[in-house]
Amino acid sequence: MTPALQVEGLAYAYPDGTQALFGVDLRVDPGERVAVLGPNGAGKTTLVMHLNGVLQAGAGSISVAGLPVSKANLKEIRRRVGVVFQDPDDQLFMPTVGEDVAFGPANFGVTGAALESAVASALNAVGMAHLTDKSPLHLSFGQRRRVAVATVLACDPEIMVLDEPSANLEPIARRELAEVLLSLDRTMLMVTHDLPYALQLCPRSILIDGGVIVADGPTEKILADTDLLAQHRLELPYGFQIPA
Ligand SMILES: Nc1ncnc2c1ncn2[C@@H]1O[C@H](COP(=O)(O)OP(=O)(O)OP(=O)(O)O)[C@@H](O)[C@H]1O
Repeated sequence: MTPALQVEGLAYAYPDGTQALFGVDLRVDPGERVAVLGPNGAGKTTLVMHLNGVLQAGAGSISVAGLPVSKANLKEIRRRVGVVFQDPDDQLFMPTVGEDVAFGPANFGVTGAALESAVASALNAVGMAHLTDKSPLHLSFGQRRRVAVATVLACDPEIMVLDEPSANLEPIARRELAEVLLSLDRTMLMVTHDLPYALQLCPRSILIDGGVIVADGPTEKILADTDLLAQHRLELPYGFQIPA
């Protein structure tokens, strides 16, 4: 089976010389949901910024559904890898929700009835179809985050990358977004500091620290390893127990 994502020997230093990744190997199969865990400054964002070509690998290679991430393939890679940014306001800039969700697929050449149907099904998937004609400026933060998810879904990407999807959500909005994400049949990479969210949504986790993957396995196993968590400055919320 062609992996949804294959990263081999990825190393990267920022222009100021900060070496952020030191040889990352990662294979993600189609349909897997993988949490990307790690303390502040571990290299999580640097890794995911390589997946849609925002950063270009210093060494090593990345391919998405068999297509190498390279300058020549950038447009197709950006269709294949949809990133939901932490701040929905980085993603929403059109007068209405419907136009925001249409923007991506229209940019990739989808028109007419196919475009309408892509917009409607993405907004339905996140439970926001009733707000199609509303301005994103008039939505709550949680609603804007859902619309941001829809803007990515409408492009039908091979992989969805979510950066801190549960950040700044009230408990109910956090749970509702989890239900939305669980209902999507999609390869997902989720960067998060919310360890219970990782457990709920992602059967597999990778733990990054110091620019390398220090653990890769079932999320429940990683989160049950209190020594491993402590070594890498991760901590479950007070009183949280891994369900048996
Ligand atoms: N633009 C930049 N220029 C120089 N160094 C950078 C830049 N962005 C990040 N870094 C450095 O690269 C390393 C990895 O940072 P990165 O943002 O990938 O970590 P992270 O795991 O996403 O952290 P956080 O959980 O705090 O978001 C850190 O040492 C950071 O200081």
